[in-house]
Amino acid sequence: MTVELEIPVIDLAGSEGAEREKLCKEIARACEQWGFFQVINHGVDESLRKRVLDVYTDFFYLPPEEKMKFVVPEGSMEGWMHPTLTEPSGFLKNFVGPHTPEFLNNTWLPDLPQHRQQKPTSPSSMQATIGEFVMAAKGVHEKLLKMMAEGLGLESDAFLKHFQNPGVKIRCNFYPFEAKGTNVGANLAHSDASATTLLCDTVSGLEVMRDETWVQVQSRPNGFIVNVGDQLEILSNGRFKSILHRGGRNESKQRLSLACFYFPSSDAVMAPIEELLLDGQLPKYRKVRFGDYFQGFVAKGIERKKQIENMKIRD
Ligand SMILES: O=C(O)CCC(=O)C(=O)O
Ligand SMILES: [Fe+2]
Repeated sequence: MTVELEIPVIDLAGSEGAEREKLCKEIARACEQWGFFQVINHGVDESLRKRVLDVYTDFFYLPPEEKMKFVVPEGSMEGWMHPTLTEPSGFLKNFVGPHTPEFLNNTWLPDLPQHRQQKPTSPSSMQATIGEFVMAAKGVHEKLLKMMAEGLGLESDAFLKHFQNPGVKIRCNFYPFEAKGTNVGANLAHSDASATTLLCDTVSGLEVMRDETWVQVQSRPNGFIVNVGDQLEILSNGRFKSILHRGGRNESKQRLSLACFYFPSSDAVMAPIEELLLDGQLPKYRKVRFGDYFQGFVAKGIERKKQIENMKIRD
């Protein structure tokens, strides 16, 4: 059964003024109760958002042979993936099945030489536009991480100090509209390996799990849907929840959803932060180097919560 309930909507317009404390508490409560919320007035220019969605749309409209130049190599998650045209090998079967959307996944920060070949060069403004968006979105992720800590009564940098040299990835999911098709696209239910994720949704199609029920998210125009990823569940010792969610096509329109993930660096060690263990609470998750976590996440496939469940040492 799927129900329509609204995930909390938080207006960041007053976040640098007198309302900040109240907003921080609302954000922390949303992270504890839902693992999801939406932000409006987040400061990212509407025109930049439109430009970035436009370059991705243009990319997906390129002929397959053009997109094939940026195809995901075996053993990697970087690049273009299509459920049938890119003929997934054994490794990639974890990620792509007959109902998976076509998607483009790239790491934009850090900019490593081994990832450059999968970064699209067409349309020609693509990389510059995405670069601009990545810096703006990074600012929103970092602002929210500060507000989340303040909302728990902690120092502003209690979470953020664990993100020296953070990473930013974008996965853009394209669900074409085909009037006759059923199952043109659906993402498997999964939790994100990130610390936080910002989702730009063009038309609704995301569902989140709440009390064993799928809840449809009505995306706000120009808003970002924000969710807690596995790294923040670990850092917060389970107070913030990295929730199962799945995306699907829209019944009547083409849908493009752009997920922007904020990550620790590969060498960062993730573990429940000391500030949340001061009152004698025991850590619920083992320490893990993020690079190792991510490797396990990729190997297991983005299905359900397999990787974070492996890190759990007690409830
Ligand atoms: O919006 C969607 O279709 C799902 C996006 C998502 O959860 C992801 O890319 O991680
Ligand atoms: Fe996701």
